[in-house]
Amino acid sequence: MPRKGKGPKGKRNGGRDDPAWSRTDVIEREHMHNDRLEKYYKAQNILPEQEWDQFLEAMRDPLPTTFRVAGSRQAARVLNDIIKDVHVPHLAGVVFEGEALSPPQQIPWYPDGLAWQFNVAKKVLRKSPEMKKFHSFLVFETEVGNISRQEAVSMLPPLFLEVEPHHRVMDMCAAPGSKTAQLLEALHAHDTLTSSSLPSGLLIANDSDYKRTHLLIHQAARLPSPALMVTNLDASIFPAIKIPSGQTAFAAGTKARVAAKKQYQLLFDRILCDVPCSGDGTLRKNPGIWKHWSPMDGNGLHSLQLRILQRAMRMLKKGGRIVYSTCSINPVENEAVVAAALKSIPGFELVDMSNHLPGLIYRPGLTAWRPTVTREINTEFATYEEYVQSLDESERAGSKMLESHWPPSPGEAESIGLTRCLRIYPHLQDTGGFFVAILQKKQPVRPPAASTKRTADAAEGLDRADVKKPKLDTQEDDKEPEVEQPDDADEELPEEPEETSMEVDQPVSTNTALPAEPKIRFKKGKTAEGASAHFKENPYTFIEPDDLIVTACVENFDLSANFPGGNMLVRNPAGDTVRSLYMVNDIVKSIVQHNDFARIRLMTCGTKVFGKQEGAEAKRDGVDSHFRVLAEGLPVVLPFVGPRAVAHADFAALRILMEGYYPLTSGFAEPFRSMIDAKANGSYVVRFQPGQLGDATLAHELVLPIWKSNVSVTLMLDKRAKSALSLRIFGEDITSAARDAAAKKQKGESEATPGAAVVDAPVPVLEDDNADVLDSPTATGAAEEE
Ligand SMILES: C[S@@+](CC[C@H](N)C(=O)[O-])C[C@H]1O[C@@H](n2cnc3c(N)ncnc32)[C@H](O)[C@@H]1O
Repeated sequence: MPRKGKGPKGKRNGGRDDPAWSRTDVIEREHMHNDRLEKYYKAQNILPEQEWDQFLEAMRDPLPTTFRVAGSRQAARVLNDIIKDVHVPHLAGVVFEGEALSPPQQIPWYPDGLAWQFNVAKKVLRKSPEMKKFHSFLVFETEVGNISRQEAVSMLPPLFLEVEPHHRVMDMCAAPGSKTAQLLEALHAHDTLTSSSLPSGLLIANDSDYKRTHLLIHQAARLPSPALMVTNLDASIFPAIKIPSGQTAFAAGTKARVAAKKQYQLLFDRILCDVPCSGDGTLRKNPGIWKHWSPMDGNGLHSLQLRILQRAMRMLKKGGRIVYSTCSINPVENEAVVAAALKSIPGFELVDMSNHLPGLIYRPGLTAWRPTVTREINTEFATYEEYVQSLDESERAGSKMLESHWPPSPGEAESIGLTRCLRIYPHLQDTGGFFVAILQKKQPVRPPAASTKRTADAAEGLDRADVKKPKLDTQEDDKEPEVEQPDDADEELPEEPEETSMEVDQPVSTNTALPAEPKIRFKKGKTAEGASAHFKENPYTFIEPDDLIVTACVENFDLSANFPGGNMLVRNPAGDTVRSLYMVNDIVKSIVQHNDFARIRLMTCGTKVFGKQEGAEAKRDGVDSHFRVLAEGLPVVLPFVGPRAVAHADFAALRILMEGYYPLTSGFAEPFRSMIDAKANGSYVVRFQPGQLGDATLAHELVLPIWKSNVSVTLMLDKRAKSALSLRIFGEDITSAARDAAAKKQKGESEATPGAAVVDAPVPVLEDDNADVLDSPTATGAAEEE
């Protein structure tokens, strides 16, 4: 990130005492200048001369608000139709203070029209009654995860990855997680409106910043998935993940003894490297960068960016794809990284996806650039050699510039195909600046069988797969894993040595003659054990399918025989009461079982499906296994829930449940009333049928969890989810919580109504594993009625 407070006190840059700079996020347009930035980018020839002013002016304009309709395809389309058919027509023709406002418009290149842009000032959003209503809709749908407020360009990388539900996917630098959410949605593309699919694939979302992984967990909780794992590691030294051969997809013809090996390294089909960068493409959103921008930020980040990309390349399957992206327009952070990575690891190519998103306007990657060797912009050295020759011996030793900061030769740049990278500039489509490169690991080209050395070896029983990998000098004898030499026939590479760490400060060579493997050695105090010693998260324990808790859930929810009871885990220290049950898919289960969770710094995995009902109600019944199905986990378990645990209701019943905390069963119409009265106390699932109630329409079946008590029923949704649902269906917030808040406000109390929130208000982070804020004054549900 740009350093603070170091800008020169020139006229155009403003001095430190200049009040315009006293807050980095509030800057007058006339102060949006930075001589170094302009000089540096002019020297890079990033744009034709005639576009330069347009580019700079666009960088000074505020960024339009953009959002994406999130969720699996089916659910997203339904919500998108509401925006298109209800909100947009309602907003068309709205005039505020004499000016006509434009309704939101679909972003032309986003598939299925699911992304929107609108240019309305915050003041207007808050004061125009029509906009206010739309704004409330956006706020609540954002809070429950149906809408993602995201910069348009930030939506690009996952689109180029083309994730499918069976893919094994890695998001190397994932926090706060807007792209992780897109990747999860792609894994869950087969979800229906009411139930989640159980994808066979996997998404590991990683970030090295512990606090930011909590943002990630919160973001991902909006699309609960049994296929998700969140880790907290330095992506540049991400360890090999072990999986048993049972989870390995072997190509036809793989030797039986190769397939019989116990463990393999998990390789990925898709990897996103959305690396840390200087962020100068976000100037429109973060105008403070105008003051602090320095080319040395990009120079300094280059090495880490390269190491992260190289690590990703080593974890990719043949035929797999990596998207490398930054929100910077600096070639040193972009093309230079891509070129150095491709030169250092053979077998990869840049993919031409220029026609992938019709309507997207971009510019091709650069093939030449001039890194600056000083902060004040000295781009006089055309090559690294020239630069090195200009230094005396002591300067050479102290220089942080690397050969890979400079461009490859024109011939190399052409053979690498650097122009296949995509550069997005603010003036092209009113967005932020961005860079994307799509790399693919080539499928092996097999020479004719008779002529290969491999076949000859195989005939002698010397298949390459049987040759032991040479030991690395850091490897201890007793730690030697069963290693297999990479073999074209295997999809999974053998495991890499575990206790290793790359030399972080070592300049990365771009010499293609060097072996592909980076120099690996222990770093003092930086072993996997060292990293895991400070890892204080709870362990993961799978419970047996015949455990009393599971069998009670199977009984209470009438779960079908194919319910994956063996995929349930708890996160409690031994002996503690079980509060929540998580569900994972098979590949996540395998990973958890075959890897030390502290070594891979596993923050969370899977999704919570059942939670203990701890109220007096459960205690009075004397049942220790009173687990309720959680709203967030319901879509995942719904396909297994049997008829005994399901009630059917109409739209009117939904209204009653939304309006009251604990509506009495006697207040419902038949047949729901008798049906629910006849049920024992406990957790159930209600299927609400589509219908019409006054002006409100329930267009699709809705499935929600309830808790049934002696004389009342509670809708088990947290209050934000309830409000979002209410606004979506009834066009207003009819919930008890909203009424209470309004009443309090009227009494002059300070509590704000939810409708007064702003779209970009910080979303609270739910860090508590057991947090489940129900829409009730006590959060223990119906127990309070008596
Ligand atoms: C550009 S942001 C990622 C944004 C994210 N992909 C999204 O769409 O929300 C870069 C992230 O990289 C993380 N990071 C920095 N160094 C890292 C490293 N060595 N390994 C993994 N993550 C790193 C930062 O904490 C930051 O969250």
